[in-house]
Amino acid sequence: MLSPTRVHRLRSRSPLSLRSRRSFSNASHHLPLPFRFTMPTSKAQPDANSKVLILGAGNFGSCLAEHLGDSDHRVFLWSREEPLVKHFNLHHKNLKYLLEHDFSKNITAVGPELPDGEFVNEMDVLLFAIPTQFLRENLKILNRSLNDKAKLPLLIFVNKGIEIGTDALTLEIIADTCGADVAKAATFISGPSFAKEIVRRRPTSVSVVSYTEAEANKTAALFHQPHFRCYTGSDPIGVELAGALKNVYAIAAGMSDGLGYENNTRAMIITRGLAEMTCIGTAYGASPLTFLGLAGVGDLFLTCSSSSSRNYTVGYRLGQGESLKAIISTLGSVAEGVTTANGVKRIIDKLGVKAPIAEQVYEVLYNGARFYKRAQTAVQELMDLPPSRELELPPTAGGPARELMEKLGLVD
Ligand SMILES: NC(=O)C1=CN([C@@H]2O[C@H](COP(=O)(O)OP(=O)(O)OC[C@H]3O[C@@H](n4cnc5c(N)ncnc54)[C@H](O)[C@@H]3O)[C@@H](O)[C@H]2O)C=CC1
Ligand SMILES: O=C(CO)COP(=O)(O)O
Repeated sequence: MLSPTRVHRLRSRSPLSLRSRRSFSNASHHLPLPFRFTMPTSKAQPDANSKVLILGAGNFGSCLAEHLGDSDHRVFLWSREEPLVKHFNLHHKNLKYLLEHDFSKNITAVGPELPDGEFVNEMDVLLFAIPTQFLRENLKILNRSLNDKAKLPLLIFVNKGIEIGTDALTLEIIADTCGADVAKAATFISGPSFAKEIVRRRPTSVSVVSYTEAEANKTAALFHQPHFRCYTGSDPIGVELAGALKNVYAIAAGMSDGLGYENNTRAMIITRGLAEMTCIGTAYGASPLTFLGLAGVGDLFLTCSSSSSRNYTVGYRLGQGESLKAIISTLGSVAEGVTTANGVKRIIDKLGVKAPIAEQVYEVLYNGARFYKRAQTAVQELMDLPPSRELELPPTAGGPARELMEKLGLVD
């Protein structure tokens, strides 16, 4: 058992070889990647004293800054809020998030302006912990600093959502703003990982994925600690969909608990939610196996069963009869499932996939003037559905994943 108070420092990890400049093995892919594609890699293997810029000083950005600062990396934490920057550098405390925590002296807060090109180019790692809806505007600006695509820093994204208006996953937002090579080199961390537990060094595991194997390996090596395990993979579309979708089902589970339903009902929502997520992912062109991993069932289980989840909390309070407006204005932090439910509804309709729980969450959030009544009706309508086969995956011809991979130049 790990002692939560023990400081684990990662001073001399054996550097990973850069043997693979190509994509992961075809075997693990739903949409096979032809091996002839050469994949872009970042400038170097981040070593024990890497320079890391973390964009977004909310709960998760601050938590990951602490995780890396704690293992002796030189961490810069960007916030767009000047008082937060000043307070952090004076007291090593975040004014708004993880209030109890004393942060590592290896972290310097920067902002409120986005760091300039000279600063960005000195970094070994850029980590984006900005909510999905605001990523595009920030990437557009930062892309001006990434002018030498042959010398990219290691790029890491941790947000879990679907962009409103475009229904884009983060991979597509990166491709649109920074180009296909940056998107192919990007890595994604997802999985059951509450910020407040990571800073207390509670044992945690996540999925780390990229289209470029060497990049996923670098990110895994950077984050790996005795209390933090990384499992690598090659299905960024599946992992991103899983991370976004589980937030919608967490709202459903919270709503059920808020209405006063008990354990059977929550277990039903988690299990049927997983079946829906897997169907949506498969029709989209992701691997169904991805939904059995940490970013899938792992994170779904976590957020559907804990009041530490903001998405669960939104659902719970809706079930108790509060209005969405009142909840959002007092939550104090982002609940990505609220905006993501919108994109999910459109994706389901486009794919022709049956996902009745996700549809009901959408109805309660966006067509439910009287939220308590609408939430009750949602449960009744789900229970009134005609009997159906339990597990049936839709066929896939690649779906939107193929279009996205075409955009990245990964398939013809
Ligand atoms: N908190 C957690 O335990 C985890 C969060 N995530 C994901 O990480 C992402 C960030 O979540 P949190 O840090 O928890 O959210 P948060 O609500 O705690 O913080 C959000 C941060 O984004 C910043 N922000 C807001 N608007 C912005 C804009 N227009 N431009 C730049 N920055 C802006 C805020 O100032 C704040 O620093 C979300 O997608 C979330 O789903 C993923 C895993 C765990
Ligand atoms: O994704 C999370 C943990 O893995 C955090 O969930 P919430 O955004 O619902 O708090």
